[in-house]
Amino acid sequence: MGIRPTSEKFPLLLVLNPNAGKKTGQDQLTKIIQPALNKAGIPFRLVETTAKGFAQTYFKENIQQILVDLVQSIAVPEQQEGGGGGDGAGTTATTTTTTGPPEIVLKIMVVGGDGTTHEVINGVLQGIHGSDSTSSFVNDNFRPKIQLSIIPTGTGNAIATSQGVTTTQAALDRFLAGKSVPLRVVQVSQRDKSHTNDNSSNDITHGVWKPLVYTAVVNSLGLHCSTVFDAEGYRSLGNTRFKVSALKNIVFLKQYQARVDLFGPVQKYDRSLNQLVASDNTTITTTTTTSQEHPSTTLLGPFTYLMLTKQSSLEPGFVPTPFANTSDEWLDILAVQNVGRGQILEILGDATKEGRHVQQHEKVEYFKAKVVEIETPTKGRLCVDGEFLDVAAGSEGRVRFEVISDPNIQLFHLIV
Ligand SMILES: Nc1ncnc2c1ncn2[C@@H]1O[C@H](COP(=O)(O)OP(=O)(O)OP(=O)(O)O)[C@@H](O)[C@H]1O
Repeated sequence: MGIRPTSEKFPLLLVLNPNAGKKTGQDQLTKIIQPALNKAGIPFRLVETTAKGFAQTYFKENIQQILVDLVQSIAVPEQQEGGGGGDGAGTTATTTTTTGPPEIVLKIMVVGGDGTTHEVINGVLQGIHGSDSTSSFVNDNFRPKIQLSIIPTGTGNAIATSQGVTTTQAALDRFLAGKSVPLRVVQVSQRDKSHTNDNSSNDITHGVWKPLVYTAVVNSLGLHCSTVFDAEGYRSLGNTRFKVSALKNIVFLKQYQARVDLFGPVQKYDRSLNQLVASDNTTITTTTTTSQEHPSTTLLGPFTYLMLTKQSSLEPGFVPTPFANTSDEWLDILAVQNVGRGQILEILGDATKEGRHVQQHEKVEYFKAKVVEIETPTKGRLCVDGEFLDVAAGSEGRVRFEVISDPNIQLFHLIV
């Protein structure tokens, strides 16, 4: 007796952060989302967050059981007719494949912003992989797809905005149309001192890379990171806290010492050609690298602004990395080294004008790489999707950013 997929049974998981952005999520749910889902005959299970960390813990603790329930809901004996498969709009669905087992698709709708989405992604991966990455719950025999639909009720809504979705209705329309693309995440790791690849050496440079967190939006150092960090202190100002914090950080502008190594193939934006070209692999060798591999390109700073992104837009109108693509295997790097207030204001202003900052400012460097490592000569702070990573000085604090191609981690798809 084979397994034949049905569908339309397992509910959509609807994750609501009522406190995201201007706190309109509950209202949007009641007035727009719920009526639309009801009309389309789509059952959903509401997961309402009550505090920061709720969504991450929920998925960490429950994702395995959710996937087991999902599989059971679609597994019916082959001879039972009716309730055919299909990957149309709506509930968690499956597609029938003639050559293998059905594709398992878990649909999650996030009513919130990037922070809530980040929590869902990290919770799912923690729940699937546990602390021991060798015993993953997913493997060649069971590789579900996690399809995310984002209703942008957060502040920046970078993931949705980068897909051109800025309203609840637009997000719902796309959800009902059901088209999705891979959503690639970036693994952020540090060396694990307790494990080395090479028994003959306990040098920090030989420790294995241990994943700390996965990001889907932006990793940064410098002005962007300190703006996000300081904005927490202005939370009482609501959404204007980011503007206030950015202005403060520009008035008291700092330069941030760091070494940034790009590994493997690298593309660089060529201003004269107005396009990205394969880099000539210039390695700057004026300092000693602490990595085992040799970087293709090294930037020595100091940096005013440095970001590594998977999304082109960080908020409506602000497009710092216009070539970024959520589905490709590249990390987009925007680097501005050692500029003053006037120049950074001009550059950030032009980032709202269809990529003019990249085309016109000599001090703006733009790369695409698959692996990037950053180390700071003194203690430093990195921003990883709105969370913060305080790193130790030098090689001990070196952080690696890598776009994931491992199919056990690359489970996420984004409704577009
Ligand atoms: N019920 C809740 N109460 C308070 N904070 C919450 C709650 N649920 C989630 N959070 C936290 O709120 C933070 C902000 O959420 P989210 O990112 O979705 O909105 P945002 O910051 O307004 O939008 P964006 O990240 O797109 O700018 C997240 O870090 C999340 O962990």
